[in-house]
Amino acid sequence: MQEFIAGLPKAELHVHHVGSASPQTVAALAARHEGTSPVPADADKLAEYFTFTDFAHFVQVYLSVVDLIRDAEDVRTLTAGIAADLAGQNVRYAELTVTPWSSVRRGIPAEAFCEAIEDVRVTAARDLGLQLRWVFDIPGEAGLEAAENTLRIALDQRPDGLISFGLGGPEIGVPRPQFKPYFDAARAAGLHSVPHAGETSDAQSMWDAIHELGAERIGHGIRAVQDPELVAYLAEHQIPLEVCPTSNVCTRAVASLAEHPLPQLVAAGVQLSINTDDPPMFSTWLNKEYAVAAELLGLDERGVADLARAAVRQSFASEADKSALLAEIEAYSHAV
Ligand SMILES: O=c1[nH]cnc2c1ncn2[C@@H]1O[C@H](CO)[C@@H](O)[C@H]1O
Repeated sequence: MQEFIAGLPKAELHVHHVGSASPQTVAALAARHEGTSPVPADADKLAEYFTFTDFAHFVQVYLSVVDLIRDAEDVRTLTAGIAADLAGQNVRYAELTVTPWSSVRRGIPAEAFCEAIEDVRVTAARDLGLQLRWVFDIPGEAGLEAAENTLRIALDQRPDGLISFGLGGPEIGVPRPQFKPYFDAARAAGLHSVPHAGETSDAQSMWDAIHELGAERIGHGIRAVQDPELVAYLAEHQIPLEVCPTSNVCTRAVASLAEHPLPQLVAAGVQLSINTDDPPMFSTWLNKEYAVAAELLGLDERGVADLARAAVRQSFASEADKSALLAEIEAYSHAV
């Protein structure tokens, strides 16, 4: 099964930019900025640093790594490393959640930031056979100022790879409805709406994401299981969830993999994709998440290939790219 998963062409729909920095990249950046950061400059010490006591602690650690990205060259190095890692998992298409405001606020000009990620997008397509697309997300803990600036960067820069508008960070104490005007403007400009909701907060946060923010897919959304009406709504209206099983255990959003609601969601007919979220921070990678999902759902190879197909269908890739990737999955499934 592991071999089958490794060779399977895949799409990833929920993976964060800075959260995908490899331990080597993080350690190198920490060494470069030694004395100004709490992040260990030794890759071997990062596993301990990336052990989270709760979601708030996770966000705090995440932001300490964000703080290490200080110029456009850092952005380029980070993004190129991520592209190589994704390609190494046989990912052919990824929607990467990027938080430009965190870096622009830190002093990187928006234009240089966008140029750096776009350069990597172009070379990844050419050299790695990997299509990258961007989700620009609001770091929710930074409030409306962050929303305003994320929207401004998205609309002013409008990099070619930008397809969606998101909302990340903590949910508790960060009600979704306040972000409605920014999502309205982003959607009016043609961006898709993909907020996080129902990761650490309750089903109401997901209703808000749907009704107020026009969510077309929801980041995480696992708390839907608390509300049968919501589960039925997601299934009926085909609003897919971007599920990240290991992440939920590492941030303590769920107590253990055994208690993960993935099987209940699938049984209820909710569409979903399997993703990593922040792979090195959770000691995971996409092939491992597929194996975790196969185990939780009792899937055979055909079932795993269906998971890969679902991610492609739920993506915002062009119809031509979707067809091409679906055909690749089909050919691979028949060949093995
Ligand atoms: O699992 C997650 N949930 C919410 N936000 C996350 C997650 N992983 C990474 N981020 C990132 O946390 C930062 C602070 O708001 C944002 O940059 C968001 O993209």
